[in-house]
Amino acid sequence: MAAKIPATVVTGFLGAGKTTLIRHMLENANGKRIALIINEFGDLGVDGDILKGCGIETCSEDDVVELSNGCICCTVADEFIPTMEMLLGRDNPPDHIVIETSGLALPQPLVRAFNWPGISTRVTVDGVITVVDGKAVSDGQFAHNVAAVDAQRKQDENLNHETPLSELFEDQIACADMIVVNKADLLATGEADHLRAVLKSEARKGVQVVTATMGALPVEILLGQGVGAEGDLDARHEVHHHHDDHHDDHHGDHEAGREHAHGHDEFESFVVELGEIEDAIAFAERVADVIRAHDILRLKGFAAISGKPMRLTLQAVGPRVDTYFDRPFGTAPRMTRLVVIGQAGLKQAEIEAALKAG
Ligand SMILES: Nc1nc2c(ncn2[C@@H]2O[C@H](COP(=O)(O)OP(=O)(O)OP(=O)(O)O)[C@@H](O)[C@H]2O)c(=O)[nH]1
Repeated sequence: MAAKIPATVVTGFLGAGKTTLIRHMLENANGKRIALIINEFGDLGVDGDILKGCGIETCSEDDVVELSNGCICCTVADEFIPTMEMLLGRDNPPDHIVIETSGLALPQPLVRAFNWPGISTRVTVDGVITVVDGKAVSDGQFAHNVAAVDAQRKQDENLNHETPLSELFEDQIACADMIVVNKADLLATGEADHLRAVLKSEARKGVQVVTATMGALPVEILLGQGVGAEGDLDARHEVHHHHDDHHDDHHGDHEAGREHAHGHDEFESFVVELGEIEDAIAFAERVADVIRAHDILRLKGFAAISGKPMRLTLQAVGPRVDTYFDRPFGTAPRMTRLVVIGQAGLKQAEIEAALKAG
C-alpha cells in the first residue's frame, strides 16, 4: 500500500500569522509539492488571494483550495471531505497537504475527520501547528494566566472568565503538537521566553514551543513531525476546562457542548465596500481609530488608492494596521473591499459610516 500523505493543520486565532507562516513555508519548500486548503471567516478570500499570488514555482493556483462556506470544523462532511478526495484523486497527488483553519475554528473536529473511511487509509495528520500572536497574548487578549484577571475573578466568584476568546484559545493550544509564539519582534526582551514557558506549562506534555517572527521557521521543523494526531484525539481535549462547573454540564453531550461554546453566533463578519481612497496613510489611521472605537478583532482586504495602479493590501489585527501595495488591479474593478470581524454585536452601519468619513 502506498504511504499515507502527511497533512499539517495550521490553526491559531484571527491574525496570529497563519497565512504569513504558510507563505514562508511555501517559499522555502525545497521542491516539495504542497497543496493548501484554506478556510477563512468572512467571505472575501483574502488569505487565498495572498497565497495564490505568491508566485512560488512549486505552488500553482490549482494547489490552493479555498473553503468558504462556513467554518471548516462545522462543514467537515460537506466541504472538507470532498476537497480532500479531490486532492487525493489527482493524477499527481501532492507530497504534503497543509490546511489553514479560520482563526475561529476548533482544530479537534477537523483532526477527527481524518478518521473517516476513505480518508484514514490515505492521509494522516502529520501534526497540528498552533500559531499564537505573542503580542496579543502578552497584552492579555485571551485573559490567559493574566494576574489581573485572576485577581478580579477571586473577588467576584460569579464572573465567568471563560470568554469565547479564551475558550477558543485554550482549545487551539490543547490540540497543538507545536506552538509557534509569533510576532516575537513586537515583544520586549525576555517576554518571548516567559510566554514560551507559560504556554509549555499549558500545553500537553512534549509539545514543542518555538518563537518566530513573520512565521519564519525552517520547513524541516514545521513539516514531517509524523505525529498521526487523528490517533490520539482524546488527549487533545479541553485540558483546562474540567475544573469548571459549567463545563461539567456537558459531559453527557460533550460534542454538542463544545459546538455550542464555539457557536459562530458569538462572532460575526461583514464586508464594507468603498470607492477610491485619496490618502493611504490617513486611511490607515482612520481604520485604526474605527477598530479602537468598535473593538474590532480583525480587519483585512484590498484598497484602491487614487493615482496608484497597485492595490493596497490592508491587514489589521486589533489596532495594529499593516499596509503594502501588492499588485496591480489589472482587469479587476478598482474598488476598496474590507472584511470586518469581531464579537457579535458589531455596529455595522456606524462602522461603515466611520470608514467612509473623511
Ligand atoms: N510585526 C509582526 N507582524 C506579523 C508577524 N506575523 C504576521 N504579522 C502580520 O500580522 C497580520 C496578520 O497576519 P496573517 O498571516 O494574515 O494572520 P492569519 O493568522 O492568517 O489571519 P486570519 O487568517 O485572518 O486569522 C499581517 O499584517 C502580518 O503581516 C510577525 O511576526 N510580526
